[in-house]
Amino acid sequence: MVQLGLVGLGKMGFNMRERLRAAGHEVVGYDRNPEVSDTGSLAELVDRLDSPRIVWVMVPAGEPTRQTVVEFSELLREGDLLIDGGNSKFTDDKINAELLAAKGIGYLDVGVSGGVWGRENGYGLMVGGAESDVARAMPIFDALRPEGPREEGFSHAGSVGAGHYAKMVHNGIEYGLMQAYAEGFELLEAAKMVDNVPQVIKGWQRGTVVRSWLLELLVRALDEDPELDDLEGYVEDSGEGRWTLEEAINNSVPAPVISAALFARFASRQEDSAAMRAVAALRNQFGGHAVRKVGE
Ligand SMILES: O=C(O)[C@H](O)[C@@H](O)[C@H](O)[C@H](O)COP(=O)(O)O
Repeated sequence: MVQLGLVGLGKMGFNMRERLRAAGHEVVGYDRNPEVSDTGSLAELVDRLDSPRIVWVMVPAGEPTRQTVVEFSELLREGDLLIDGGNSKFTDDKINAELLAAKGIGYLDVGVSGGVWGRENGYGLMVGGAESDVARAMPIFDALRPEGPREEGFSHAGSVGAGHYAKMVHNGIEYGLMQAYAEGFELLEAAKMVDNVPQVIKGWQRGTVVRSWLLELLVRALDEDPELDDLEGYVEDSGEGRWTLEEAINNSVPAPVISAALFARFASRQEDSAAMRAVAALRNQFGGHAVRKVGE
């Protein structure tokens, strides 16, 4: 049994606390929302943990995570270990690790995949940091990861930053896979060559080359709403796809699929596009091709 402080009890952290507790570990949670929090503050959380402590930060990436790490750098003591399990950019990890190392506090960065299903199915984990810190946190990783061989749901990817780097690439792949399924869905819908689009997609789940968990989730979504017409085609992104492409450029790696998937999300947010107005204007200028005027 291991004792863990867990900060951030949102969709991910809350479920992780449940899974860890179900595995017999002691979890002291902190969240700004007092309804789900076990403690009133980060300081109280630190007080409630036995030394040397392990704290897991599961708050939104960027400023909220950076702030939490800075606060912990004042509250934790030499020999403690901080784990960032959020979707932080890998470049933040070096900054966090150095701040904490100056006080003798260890640091691990962990990419956590599995979303709201992780509580039941386990979370895929990608870890960056020192071997000794990884070994220390292994009972936590073992409780969080899916059942089965460890190496199939867990990797110690390398030194600090490698865990979040692996998660970033994982998410870039996620963008591309989702976009490919989505384009196939649209073509099936538009062409009207198959009688029942959701049934055809459901029938891909076993035996086919494109079967996958994302496909199962698409089937689930189509069971709920066969034409997906309860939704607007508006898609946010939280950064991982952009960072993947930045890295593709830095390493001169062609990544046409992931770029197209990211740009498709940008296009989804436009009601009208200046670029397409310019294309229409140019066709009209050079070829006299018909344009549609606003209001006509
Ligand atoms: O592996 C996962 O469980 C998901 O990738 C998860 O981490 C999250 O849903 C994405 O970060 C969403 O990313 P976007 O907002 O960029 O689509």
